[in-house]
Amino acid sequence: MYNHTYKELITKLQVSQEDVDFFANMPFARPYIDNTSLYQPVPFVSRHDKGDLSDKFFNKAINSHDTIPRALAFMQRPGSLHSPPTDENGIDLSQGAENPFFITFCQIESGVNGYIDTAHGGVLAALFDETLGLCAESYRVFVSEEGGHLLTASLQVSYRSPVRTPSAVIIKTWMRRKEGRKWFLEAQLLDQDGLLKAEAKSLYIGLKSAL
Ligand SMILES: CCCCCCCCCCCCCCCC(=O)SCCNC(=O)CCNC(=O)[C@H](O)C(C)(C)COP(=O)(O)OP(=O)(O)OC[C@H]1O[C@@H](n2cnc3c(N)ncnc32)[C@H](O)[C@@H]1OP(=O)(O)O
Repeated sequence: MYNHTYKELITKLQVSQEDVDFFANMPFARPYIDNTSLYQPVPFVSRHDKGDLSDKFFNKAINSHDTIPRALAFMQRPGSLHSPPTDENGIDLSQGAENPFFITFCQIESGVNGYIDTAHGGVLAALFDETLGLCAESYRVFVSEEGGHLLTASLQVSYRSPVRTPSAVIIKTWMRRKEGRKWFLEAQLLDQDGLLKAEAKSLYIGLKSAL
């Protein structure tokens, strides 16, 4: 049983200034850090220990100096998105790879290797799922203002090129469309040079009752 909501967490928890400073030194992250009119840093809520048994994979198992020591999240400021433009198929035209709604930066170390100097694909899938999930939750809470927690029903990952370790990556996520309780999202994972490493499509389903 939870004693908090996502909105309470994202409002109450702090963004780590150390994480901001760490990524601010990297040219590929700086545009998002500088662009305070469009993006705002937000707490990566699953990296925080809430004093219960939730989020242990992200706040403990892969939160160490040799796994994923640093992670930083950004959300598009939702002000102008309350009635996002859509096409005849319900595709949200305000978002995409060039203007993602939710972004995370992650520093990836060799403790998550599969092959030598290469991040395990399962860990990359987890990074996609978490960032996509946070994107969907943030959109639900701040843009569409609907109730109903979201669970991952499906996640399809296409691995385009190995992710070397250690390295820093960006995961860009955006809402594609919504059909009733079904939320369809997409994502890209790129390296510091902007090379596409993996892509994902996911389906989240809004629960009929609380978690
Ligand atoms: C509380 C406070 C929290 C605060 C803090 C928040 C932190 C915020 C962090 C967010 C970040 C999290 C990111 C990680 C999130 C996980 O990791 S969740 C864990 C992994 N996922 C699971 O365990 C889910 C397991 N599956 C299930 O529980 C159920 O199958 C589901 C997904 C809830 C769906 O069940 P259901 O509601 O009974 O859905 P159902 O009526 O069968 O189907 C509804 C529709 O969806 C379609 N559908 C269902 N399943 C599928 C599928 N697998 N594929 C395709 N279509 C499907 C159906 O065909 C149907 O379509 P329509 O006929 O309506 O067109």
